[in-house]
Amino acid sequence: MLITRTFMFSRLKTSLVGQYRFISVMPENLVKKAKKLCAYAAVDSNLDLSKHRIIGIGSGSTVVYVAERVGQLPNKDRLVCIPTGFQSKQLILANGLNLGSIEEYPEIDIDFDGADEIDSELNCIKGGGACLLLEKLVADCSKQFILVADDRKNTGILGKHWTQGVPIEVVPSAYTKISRQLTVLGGKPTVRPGAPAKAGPVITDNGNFIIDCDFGEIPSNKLQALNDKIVAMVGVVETGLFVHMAEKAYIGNSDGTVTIVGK
Ligand SMILES: O=C[C@H](O)[C@H](O)[C@H](O)COP(=O)(O)O
Repeated sequence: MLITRTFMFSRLKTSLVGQYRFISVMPENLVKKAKKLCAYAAVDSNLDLSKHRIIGIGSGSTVVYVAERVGQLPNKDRLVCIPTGFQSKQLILANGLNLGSIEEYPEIDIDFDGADEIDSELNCIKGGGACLLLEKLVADCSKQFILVADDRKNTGILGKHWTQGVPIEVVPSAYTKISRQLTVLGGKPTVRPGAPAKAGPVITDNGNFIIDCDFGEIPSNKLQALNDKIVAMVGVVETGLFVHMAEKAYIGNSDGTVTIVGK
């Protein structure tokens, strides 16, 4: 049973040890403000330096503010941050945080990451930025997995807002075979193009392709079976369906409040 609570988080702590700073919510950039608000609230409410040392830093435009907030902590030197890809690694370094690797630290205390869409059971689609493989690995290695997202993504059912399809990372030579299998499964697969930055497909941090497969709206109770069928296809590396992995989501609303959904 998930509990949903909404708070006015516009007065946020400047650090975990006290002091408050007003964060204004300007009408011209509500989405950006919502991302910052939920990311700061998630870090302030969940990161506990007395028990958390190894933390996962996800990918995307919302996690930028997670890394920024963690970088403001006075005791940030105690932390080791595990990245979920190239952009994440750059965020960790740019905010003066200690960089570790999943190979060195396969047990992570807490992981913060963005999402492309979140359903009513905290399942989510990830991989809009093609980082889903390491994101799922880091989340799987974490004791706590916390989502941060603006309210456009909190729709209750996957495939409603995120209509480009479920991102699926595949070995390049398998994309034709897998596309055919996905069609048989009822999906509409498209190999993600790299245009305009690159001719041909997007290449992930792991040297693979991404197939975005539109299955329409996917009810929560169908997700696990769908994920299992896709993962069973030879050549599939991982899917962007994160089923029953997150324990909480911090949703930044355009009115300056943050909704917390959690178990
Ligand atoms: O591959 C990218 C990740 O899954 C991102 O966390 C996801 O796309 C959300 O990104 P953003 O916060 O930019 O919407």
